[in-house]
Amino acid sequence: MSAIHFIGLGLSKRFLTNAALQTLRNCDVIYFDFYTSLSCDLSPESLAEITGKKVVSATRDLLERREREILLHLENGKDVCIATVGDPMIATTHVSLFTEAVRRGHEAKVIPGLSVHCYAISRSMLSSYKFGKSVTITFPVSGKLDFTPYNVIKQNRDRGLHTIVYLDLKEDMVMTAQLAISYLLKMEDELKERVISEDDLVVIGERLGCQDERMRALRMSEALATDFGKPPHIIIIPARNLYDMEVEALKCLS
Ligand SMILES: C[S@@+](CC[C@H](N)C(=O)[O-])C[C@H]1O[C@@H](n2cnc3c(N)ncnc32)[C@H](O)[C@@H]1O
Repeated sequence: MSAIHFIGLGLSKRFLTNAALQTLRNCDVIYFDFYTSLSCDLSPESLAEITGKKVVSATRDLLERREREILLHLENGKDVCIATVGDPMIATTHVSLFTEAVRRGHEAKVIPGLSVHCYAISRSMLSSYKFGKSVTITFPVSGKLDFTPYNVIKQNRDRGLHTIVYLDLKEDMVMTAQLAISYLLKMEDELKERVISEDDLVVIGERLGCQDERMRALRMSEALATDFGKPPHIIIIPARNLYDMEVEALKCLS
């Protein structure tokens, strides 16, 4: 029986755990999930250097539509590692590969990694008990915006909850926080349900886990006019009924 390991690498090299490294070094085949997240210094090349092993770049097509190629390694008695920036099971799509490996009688394990989800909550200092459903803003398809993020933010705000907003990542395009804010304001312009206002506070995380990371709380109107530098970026839309301590905490972000 072979084993498949889903390994969280954390957000950058300095968040790689011993558990992740030891498991990677014992794997016969290492895939680097190249499409569910981005890091300032983790790449197939840097992982090959750290582990001393060959690392294969895995596209969405390979991990989601050509699973059979990966499963074949297991059938051939090899242990496989799928390495993901952040955590392998938070805001990613690897569960079906896990369950399929188990269905075929292989061992499957998860080594959690520091996720941008936890990192952003911690750095924002907003109450972790007050986060609702998270959501992703996607690029328009044929010029049409998907309004799901607007509706999720509305549901969370109606319940006094904060929203974590991930930004779309394509193989050739990465959404910036500035563009995402402009999409949210466009949605408000169209639906007019008073979910988003230019005066609202928004929290933006830039390149979290990297040397030049930043976490700032700004008004929407200021965010719209700000260049946040290189992605990845993440957005938190805070609830409108902030605790006093949360208001003070946001003032300390810079
Ligand atoms: C689909 S999520 C994947 C999250 C990943 N599985 C994890 O646990 O960290 C990817 C999105 O999270 C955000 N993100 C990921 N890493 C980030 C970072 N270091 N700084 C800011 N945002 C980040 C970006 O919006 C990016 O497009």
